[in-house]
Amino acid sequence: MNYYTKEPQYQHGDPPKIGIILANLGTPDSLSTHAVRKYLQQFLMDRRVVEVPRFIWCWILHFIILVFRPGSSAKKYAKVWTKKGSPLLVNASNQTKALTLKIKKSVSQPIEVELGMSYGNPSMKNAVLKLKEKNCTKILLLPLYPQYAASSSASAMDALWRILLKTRNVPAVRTIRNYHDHPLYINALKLSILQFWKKNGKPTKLVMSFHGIPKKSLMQGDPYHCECYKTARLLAEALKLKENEYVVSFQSRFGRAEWLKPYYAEMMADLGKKKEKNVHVICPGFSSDCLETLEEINIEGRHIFLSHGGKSFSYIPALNDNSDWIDAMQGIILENLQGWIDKNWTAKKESNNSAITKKRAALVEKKQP
Ligand SMILES: C=CC1=C(C)c2cc3[nH]c(cc4nc(cc5[nH]c(cc1n2)c(C)c5CCC(=O)O)C(CCC(=O)O)=C4C)c(C)c3C=C
Ligand SMILES: [Fe+2]
Ligand SMILES: [Fe+2]
Repeated sequence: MNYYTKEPQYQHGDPPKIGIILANLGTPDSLSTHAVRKYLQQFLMDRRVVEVPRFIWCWILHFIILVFRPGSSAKKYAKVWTKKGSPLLVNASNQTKALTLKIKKSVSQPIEVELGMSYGNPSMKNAVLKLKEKNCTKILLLPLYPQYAASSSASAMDALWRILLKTRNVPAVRTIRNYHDHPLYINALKLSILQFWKKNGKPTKLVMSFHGIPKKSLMQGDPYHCECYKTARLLAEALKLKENEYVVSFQSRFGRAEWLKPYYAEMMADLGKKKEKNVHVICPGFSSDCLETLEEINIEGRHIFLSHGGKSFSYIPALNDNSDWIDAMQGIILENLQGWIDKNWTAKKESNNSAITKKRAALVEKKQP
């Protein structure tokens, strides 16, 4: 038995390529309680996500959480599920396609883009294998989380390292840690908000809501909280908002421990009670719309706000495959590819490359059982 994953045989003269992995969290394969349980089990067993000692956590997870949560989460997923599947997967796949096209148009050297999820499908392993089959010897990981958190960005990095631990011919690897204050990212958010305001008018209050993490993680050195506030400040500055025109909140508290505050649900109740006229909510930490933005923010949050006396509520969609965001992603990627892009790449080299790639693909097909 081979400990290492089977991979294409090394070929002399194979022109190497660069591979980009867009990393996201992952989502259930279907709406069934079974699929949601499988996804939650993989997700919540990750030590980056839940740091409770294993012997206690295994018990709580299997005998309490995985008994009750899959059913209630499946009902929430059902409210936002699309014909093509989970919104997170649909949006992240569209981003991958749009970025592939964009890079093909503007960079002559072949660069391959794959989507890799930390949990569920398409998996990080699938992304790495696909890139290796295309002879990518250099891989850049772009976690689709602008603000670094151990439970999101580092878990995506772990997922990649885990695959590489079982790889014989390990590629060169670079990872993008964060881009919470990158001018291209802030600008893409600004343009998307301005476009929304052009159609819907400017609100009396802009709520910028980020996914929460336990407060303990902040106290133990996680920079996520500060990066969220920096994004919010830069975005407010770019939009020329006064201090009383925007607020920051954190959502998706999980478990009983204290998480980052102010909590989104409490904030919406408060704004409702204060009869805030026109609230717009944006989630700058989510590159793709998903359960958390479409259900918790747009459905639950809207209900809390309106039922407490608020007047008008709108949700500003995530950047998804918005062309300004795809341009920004490409800009961030190219900055991180410095030294890897071959300036002397020619069309001849490219056609030679595609011939060898076809030969290699045929070889791999023959060899793999
Ligand atoms: C923005 C990045 C994210 C961080 C940081 C994060 C931390 C974190 N999340 C949980 C628990 C859950 N999160 C769930 C869904 C979910 N989380 C993120 C992103 C971050 N999470 C996304 C994009 C999604 C949506 C997935 C989708 O399918 O659309 C869920 C599952 C849904 C549910 O049952 O409520 C859980 C559970 C913890 C504990 C945590 C940090 C410690
Ligand atoms: Fe989460
Ligand atoms: Fe902070």
